[in-house]
Amino acid sequence: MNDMACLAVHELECIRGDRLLFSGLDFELHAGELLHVLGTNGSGKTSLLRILCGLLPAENGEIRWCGRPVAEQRAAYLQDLAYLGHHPGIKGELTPLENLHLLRHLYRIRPDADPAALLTEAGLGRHLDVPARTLSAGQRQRIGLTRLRLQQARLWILDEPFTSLDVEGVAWVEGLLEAHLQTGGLAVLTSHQSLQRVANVRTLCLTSC
Ligand SMILES: Nc1ncnc2c1ncn2[C@@H]1O[C@H](COP(=O)(O)OP(=O)(O)OP(=O)(O)O)[C@@H](O)[C@H]1O
Repeated sequence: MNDMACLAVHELECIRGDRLLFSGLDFELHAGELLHVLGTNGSGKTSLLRILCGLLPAENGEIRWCGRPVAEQRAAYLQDLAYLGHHPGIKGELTPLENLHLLRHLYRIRPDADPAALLTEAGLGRHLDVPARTLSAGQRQRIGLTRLRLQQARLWILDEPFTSLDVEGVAWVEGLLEAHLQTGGLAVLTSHQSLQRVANVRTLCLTSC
């Protein structure tokens, strides 16, 4: 990996309704690094993540990916990105396995990935063939997180990924993050809890933390 910042944000500004959430926001993230976005409720963490994903326009500022403005290479950037929002992004009528198979038509998928094996590692081995809507919130979250392992995306953008997870689930996600960073991946996430088992964590506070 060279030293060039993979993700660079410059002078970013976000206004929602009549509120200025942040302005002049700058940060850089390199391969193998995680940015933990902190701040009080309503400080703009989700808004920042949605701007990074192109789901919300910024008022001002620039986002660069691998040295070039995202605006000039949006399709390539989106192929490199996996987003997990407040909802796990799965279809309740489909089984966990069907949900993952559906992704093959939407994203660039790791050719060697075995969806059934990944879901089993996520603790869902006994639930592969039931509609996802019949599973608990934590189990549905585990399906959404397993999506990250299937997608071939260097940049993970995760909004509260530990939501609904039990203690073992939190450790599992921290392991996924660590493995992702160790292979040169990057992550930007929000969470109100600290990351115990992940190295290379940088923090960004949107309020005085
Ligand atoms: N669609 C919208 N229109 C107007 N204002 C909005 C909209 N969505 C969010 N906001 C406002 O933007 C502010 C920041 O919201 P955001 O969801 O980014 O905060 P957050 O830091 O992620 O909060 P939390 O920790 O509670 O999840 C809030 O005050 C919210 O009311």
